[in-house]
Amino acid sequence: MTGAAIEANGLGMTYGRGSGWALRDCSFRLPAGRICALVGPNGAGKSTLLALAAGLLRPAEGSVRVLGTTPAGARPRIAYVSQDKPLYPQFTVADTLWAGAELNPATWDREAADGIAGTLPQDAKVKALSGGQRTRLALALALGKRPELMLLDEPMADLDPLARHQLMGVLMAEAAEHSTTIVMSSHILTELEGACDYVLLVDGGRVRLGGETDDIVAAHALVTGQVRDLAPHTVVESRTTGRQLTALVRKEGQVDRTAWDVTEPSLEELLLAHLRSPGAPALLTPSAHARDEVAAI
Ligand SMILES: Nc1ncnc2c1ncn2[C@@H]1O[C@H](COP(=O)(O)OP(=O)(O)OP(=O)(O)O)[C@@H](O)[C@H]1O
Repeated sequence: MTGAAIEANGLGMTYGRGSGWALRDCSFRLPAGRICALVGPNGAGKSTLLALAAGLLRPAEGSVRVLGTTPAGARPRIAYVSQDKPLYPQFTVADTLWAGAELNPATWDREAADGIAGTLPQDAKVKALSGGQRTRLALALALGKRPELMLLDEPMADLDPLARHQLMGVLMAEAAEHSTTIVMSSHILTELEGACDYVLLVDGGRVRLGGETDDIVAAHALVTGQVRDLAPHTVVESRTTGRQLTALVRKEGQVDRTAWDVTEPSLEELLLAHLRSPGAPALLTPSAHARDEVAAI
């Protein structure tokens, strides 16, 4: 079993009295070296989870370990890019990259940073950059640090499609070459397909799906046939048109192909079905179980 990039046990977080749980009873393990999609509806707790892993928030209950230590202890080995991408507005692009090099003298990789920020006007002040350009600069700082773990909160949200495609390619190459673990929250499900080999679906402050993308997809099937009982399979979502039933099921053994047309869902179809069906039971593959939980099974 490879080391864990993130391991959460009973993790809970609230922003203050009366504000409810932003994250609750959240347990999972993310093995190192994965490119993980962190998905879930607005307010699900994705940013909270990333900020807890980055050590910017303290858990109200439970614990989170990062790269085998506390989030604070792991900070030099983590790069975190928050949704609002805080940068010094008075700095120029060149100043910002210089500061990145000064703050990370042991690990700074200028080539990696320039690979992302090289196209930006170097003398332009941060406050004069567009949202997408600021994103590019924040990602250049994160990558230039050569972290072992990148925590990226909706990093591509304000990038144009071409820039998204290019930066996703750079991140994938980085992860492959340096075994960097990347956790990326996103609402653009189509973009995650093919890019991420691990998925965490958070909803209502809890992890509902966690594990290798291929295994999660393979555990499900899209079935179509005459209306009848689908037992022993678990129906995540179903739709009936006349006598025809279409359902996304979590398989319990093989689906009877003499009774049903069976196809494999896309990751997007699967995630959407789970998002529309908050009552569907959670699924974590063996590698996504927190160690305390494994010991408890
Ligand atoms: N600073 C804060 N103060 C009070 N409540 C907060 C704060 N930040 C987040 N919350 C609450 O915590 C919950 C989880 O929010 P969080 O930002 O983690 O969700 P998210 O999944 O990142 O959402 P989105 O997709 O909209 O970015 C929400 O109910 C939100 O209202």
